[in-house]
Amino acid sequence: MSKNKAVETENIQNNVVELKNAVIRHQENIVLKDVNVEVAKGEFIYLIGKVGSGKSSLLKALYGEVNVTEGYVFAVGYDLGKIKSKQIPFLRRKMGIIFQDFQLLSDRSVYENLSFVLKATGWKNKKAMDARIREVLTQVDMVHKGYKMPHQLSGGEQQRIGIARALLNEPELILADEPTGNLDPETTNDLMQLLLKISESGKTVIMATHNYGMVDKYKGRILKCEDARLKEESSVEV
Ligand SMILES: Nc1ncnc2c1ncn2[C@@H]1O[C@H](COP(=O)(O)OP(=O)(O)OP(=O)(O)O)[C@@H](O)[C@H]1O
Repeated sequence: MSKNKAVETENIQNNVVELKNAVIRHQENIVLKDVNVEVAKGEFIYLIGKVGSGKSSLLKALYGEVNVTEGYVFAVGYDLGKIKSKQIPFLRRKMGIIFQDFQLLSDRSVYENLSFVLKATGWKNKKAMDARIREVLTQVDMVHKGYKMPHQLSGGEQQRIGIARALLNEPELILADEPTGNLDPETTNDLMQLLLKISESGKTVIMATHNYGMVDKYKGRILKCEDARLKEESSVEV
């Protein structure tokens, strides 16, 4: 048993994410309360809601950026209410995080952006790293662009690299915060197809978005942040 196993916890229903009576807050300000939700392996979830309704805060609670002080918040084997800061890197190795503004390192190539993450997460064998980088670049259809610098790529291509980076360590869960927020409709469509394909391969995807047209077009489960609560919705008004 690895040293980190000790802080991991079982989920009886085998959920990838589970919140029970959870409260998400910034200091004394409550953003979401009475949050009760279970997310099973392979689900594709849209997280919707107005500006400032708590979508990013909920995602941040799941990746250990916002502390959980009340209720139960579980993700990829970790109880976020009990996790210690030194265990956060291990939590994040089991999830891939995709940001609206891509967050690629601008001073190095696509390949180096990816090898940087592999090295930081304990990979040492150069051949294995090369092979893994080739695999994820193939998955996002960017295998010939490894030598490019981020500024030499379009926004959509940069986000493909953001997705490739998220896939590097075979995460169980992908958290995407407005991943298409900076992209045109056609590129948004292409990236949605890619995220859906990733979800169909068995990964769980939780995506915060304002793009209700997309939510309507590509079916998924819809969770809405509204009035400080997380509600299940059957459809969106476009
Ligand atoms: N670091 C922080 N410190 C204090 N308050 C914060 C912090 N981050 C967000 N908030 C507040 O928490 C609330 C929820 O913000 P959050 O960013 O989660 O909303 P959101 O639904 O993701 O919004 P958007 O659609 O604009 O991304 C807002 O009132 C915001 O001002």
